[in-house]
Amino acid sequence: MRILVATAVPVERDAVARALAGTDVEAEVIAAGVGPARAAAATATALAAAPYGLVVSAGIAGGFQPDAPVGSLVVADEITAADLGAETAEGFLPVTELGFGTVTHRPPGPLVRDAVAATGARAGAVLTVSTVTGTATRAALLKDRHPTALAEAMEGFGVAEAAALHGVPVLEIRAVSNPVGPRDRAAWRIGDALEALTEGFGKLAPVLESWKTV
Ligand SMILES: O=C(O)c1cccc(C(=O)CC[C@H]2O[C@@H](n3cnc4c(=O)[nH]cnc43)[C@H](O)[C@@H]2O)c1
Repeated sequence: MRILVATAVPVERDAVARALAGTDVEAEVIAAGVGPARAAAATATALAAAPYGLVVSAGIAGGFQPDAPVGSLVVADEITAADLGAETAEGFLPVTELGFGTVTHRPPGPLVRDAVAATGARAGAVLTVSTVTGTATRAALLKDRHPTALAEAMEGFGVAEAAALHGVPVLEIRAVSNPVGPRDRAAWRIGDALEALTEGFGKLAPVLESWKTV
């Protein structure tokens, strides 16, 4: 069964495609766009056009320190929308506590375990945010709310929502380009993260090849 890999931007798409070229993985790799809404729309459009047995959200991410250093790989055991809810005087309430919606999707456990074993990635929650974290205060608040969080990015939850609507399992794999914390755009190591993404997908290829549950 074919695999859909949804990245945000063309350089991420190319980093994944480079790794999968020459393997037996049947994959469509798309640059779906930045942010959860665009990622969901593009992923749903692709899933409506052709059958897929797995959707993978992939790209670069911010890593929570010290557990996810720059250049490391993270596989999501949970894909959580970190800012989908309401601010109240008592603090943030996720939409689920308001009585509707979903804030978390869980990739298949065996697939996460195999991906970790193959790539050496760490497994943990990957948060989806609409605003890149830019202060130590916000980073600490997110970590406090989501103690297992290893990374934040901007698309995983959108990709996972689209996959869930189509009844397709989802995986998220991220290469860390920057620490989550005080904004220092000049310190982002995007090239190193893209190389880690290519290397990671190279190691992941046998796992994807053997993903034949659908
Ligand atoms: O520098 C900025 O102001 C800025 C604002 C919005 C987006 C960006 C990106 O370059 C994000 C591109 C892409 O990378 C993922 N990403 C990487 N690091 C982080 C992070 O620390 N927090 C959230 N997302 C991150 C994200 O998935 C975007 O698709 C720059």
